[in-house]
Amino acid sequence: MNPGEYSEDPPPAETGETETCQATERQWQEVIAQISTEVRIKVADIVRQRAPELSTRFYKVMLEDPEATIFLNHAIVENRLGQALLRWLNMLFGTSDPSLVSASIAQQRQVGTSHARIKIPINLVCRGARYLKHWLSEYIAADASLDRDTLKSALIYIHALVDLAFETMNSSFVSNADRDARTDEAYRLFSLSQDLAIERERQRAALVEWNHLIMSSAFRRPGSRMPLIGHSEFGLWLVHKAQFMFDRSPEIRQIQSITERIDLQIVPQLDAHLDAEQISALFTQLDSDVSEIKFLLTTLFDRYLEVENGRDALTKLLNRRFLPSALMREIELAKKTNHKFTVMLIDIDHFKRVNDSYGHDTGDTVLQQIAALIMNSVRSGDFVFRYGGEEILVILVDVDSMTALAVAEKMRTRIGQTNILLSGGRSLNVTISIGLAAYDGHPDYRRIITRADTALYEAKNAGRNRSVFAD
Ligand SMILES: Nc1nc2c(ncn2[C@@H]2O[C@H](COP(=O)(O)OP(=O)(O)OP(=O)(O)O)[C@@H](O)[C@H]2O)c(=O)[nH]1
Repeated sequence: MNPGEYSEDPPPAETGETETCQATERQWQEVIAQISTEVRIKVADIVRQRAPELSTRFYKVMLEDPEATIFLNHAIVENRLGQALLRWLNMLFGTSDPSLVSASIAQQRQVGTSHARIKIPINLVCRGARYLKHWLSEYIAADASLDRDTLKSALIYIHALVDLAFETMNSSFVSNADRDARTDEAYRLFSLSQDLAIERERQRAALVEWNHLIMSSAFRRPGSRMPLIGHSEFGLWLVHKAQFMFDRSPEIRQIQSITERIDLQIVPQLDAHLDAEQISALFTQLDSDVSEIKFLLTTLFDRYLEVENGRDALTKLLNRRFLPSALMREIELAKKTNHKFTVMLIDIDHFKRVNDSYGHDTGDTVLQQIAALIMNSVRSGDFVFRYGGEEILVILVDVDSMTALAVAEKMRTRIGQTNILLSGGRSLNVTISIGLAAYDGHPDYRRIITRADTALYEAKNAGRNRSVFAD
């Protein structure tokens, strides 16, 4: 979007990036080779003459674009970006010497790095490219001295060059954004690896402390102000740490909106000189808001404490959250080593009846025992996930289809024959249905789950208590 901004060296290329650069350079050279020197010079002349006008036009439109104004203002455009775009245009079209192509590519990579650092959305960058191509085409077409064939090859040339420049920019943008995302994730995991149980208690205490402070401030000296929750230790933790640690958690968003309501609505009213009845009503509201925050905090921390040890609290099976990573890794291994794996999706038959007849607690006991039986039926190298309510997903690693089916059948028979022990000396028998799918070379991990799910559906439809292998 500000293609001339290229002040810093990009980070060193990662594996694969060097090959991409070489391929780009080859294509870039081809584009230059396909056009006559005469047309190339003509285009460079037109661009040089019209570049100031183009730069003004570009940033005028961008400054009116609500998505772009987050990143731009008139001062930045006047002081830096306008000139930077001029330099970028002249370098892109002015380099008639093929030996300068690699420098031009390096320039695009640096621009992409800046875009990633500023976090400019890629759609905005593409919009910028579209405007540039459009106006450049207009300028070329407006030149009456060009005959039809020259015009055609000049237009093809500018489109190809702008596309190559933005392709290079965006490829660097993506690898930088990936790198940033990995660093963010590593930091997030690091934050989460701190003792969450202690953090939970500390934040609950900080919240209570602010609550006491605001209560006591009700009897304050006239003129002093009520403490804002946003300035409290809890408020600072919420904005600076929690939003990052618990990225995208709905509880964090809810807590944030409650704290905003407190600071923007309740505290200013408390600051006004109200009568005792009004103050009491506000404190009742505050009490309920603080209780809600405490509840949300507990829910949030409990969920993450569960995730932290990677196990589902009821069944002690692996948390479903880790399923994509495990499957993607198995797909990588299968591609490299040719060792196949199979996904088994297991569902307890008529489990609703168990809940309805014996109660939910007994249902939980049954689920726990089935989970333990499944764990004991597979090898320690296999993965067993709690997939959904009463659905369990197993990844059998390094097996052929025949062996996988034999494992499934043995497991199914064993579970069907086991007396599940309930409280009061009672016992119960349940059966399971299994859908299996062997890795078929498809790179998307979701596909193998869908195939296993379809096979499970068939097993259920065919009468339950059976295993069905997907085609
Ligand atoms: N006790 C208990 N029940 C659960 C849990 N998770 C899901 N369930 C119950 O599992 C039952 C699943 O019911 P359905 O999807 O209708 O399936 P089903 O009764 O097992 O029937 P089929 O799968 O068609 O054989 C529902 O009653 C859920 O409430 C859990 O953690 N504990």
